[in-house]
Amino acid sequence: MPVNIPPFPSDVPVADISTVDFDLLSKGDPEQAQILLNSCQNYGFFYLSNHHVDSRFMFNLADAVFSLPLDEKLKYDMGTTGHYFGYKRSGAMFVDDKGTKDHSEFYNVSKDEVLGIQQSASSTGTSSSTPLKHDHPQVVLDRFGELTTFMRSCHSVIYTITASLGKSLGLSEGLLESLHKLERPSVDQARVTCAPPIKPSGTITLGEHTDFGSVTVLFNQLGGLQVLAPNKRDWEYVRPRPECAVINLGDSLITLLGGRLYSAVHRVVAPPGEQGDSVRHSVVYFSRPNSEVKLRDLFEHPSENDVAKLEKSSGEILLNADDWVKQRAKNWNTAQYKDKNSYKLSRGTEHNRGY
Ligand SMILES: O=C(O)CCC(=O)C(=O)O
Ligand SMILES: [Fe+2]
Repeated sequence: MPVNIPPFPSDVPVADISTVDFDLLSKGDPEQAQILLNSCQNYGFFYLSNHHVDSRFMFNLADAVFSLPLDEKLKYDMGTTGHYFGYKRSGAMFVDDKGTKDHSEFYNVSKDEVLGIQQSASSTGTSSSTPLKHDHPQVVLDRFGELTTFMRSCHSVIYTITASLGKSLGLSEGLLESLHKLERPSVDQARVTCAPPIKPSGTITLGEHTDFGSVTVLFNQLGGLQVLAPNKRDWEYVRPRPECAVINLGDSLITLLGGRLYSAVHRVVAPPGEQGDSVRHSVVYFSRPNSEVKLRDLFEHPSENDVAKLEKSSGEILLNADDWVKQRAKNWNTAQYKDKNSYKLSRGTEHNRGY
């Protein structure tokens, strides 16, 4: 990461995204709750100030992981089957309907592994619950303590946001947060990403997508993230603001809320202007609903009982949160690319909105 970050240019289109103050929101401030709701009905993206998440060590972790030799990183490769932890090499995903490869490396670490959350017997196919254990390079293992703090602080951001949105939308008290419990299994993950300087500026390094999960907490130092405003096709940059996290909603939350809020299509391109000569790292925490949560409209089917009745009467088995992530991660993989239709399959809920 550059010590002196070159300026973000002033002559590129930027998204008009609101700022929510986390401290005030946690105290139940009605004005902040309203800004949050409006942003989530509009872009589905907003800046969060006073968030109390220390992301600096994660940028150091990114440096340490991505500077390992490629053959070392490939020992932790996530593969092509929808397993979404460990290393993703550059080019493992496609960015468009022609199958063009991406230019981003990821390293994903599981919340359940870092926090030692027991996995249910049904999810592991064993007879008793077990802790989750993946192999990692030493530079990751050395930082499990700091990752614990990072994950807990990101999760408290997610708790406050889901609590406030659930309340504003009139869901029963505590329902939305109760589906995102920190101490229950979920495929939440912390991610570091890396894209090399690549010319020309504007080259797509991570293809357009919506996030799979519920709430994403993102930290950026360099530009390159672009977003589509609802019903628009013109890409706008999300200007990095070092003091703020960038938060966006993902498809699982939108499904739970019956489409009342918005998960915007976004992508990453090589940073604009002078920033284009730097390696770009980003730091992300992805929250998902707890593993067994069925993805259904909570307003129509608020209880598990309702879900069981619905499944019985329609014969349709609803996807749970884990299966949805697996399906999205698998379909995005270059190994799955055959033709234009593969691109369609790799999309989330956004293609249902007429894009
Ligand atoms: O790197 C970024 O700014 C965003 C990355 C992203 O959208 C993702 O990993 O889902
Ligand atoms: Fe994303």
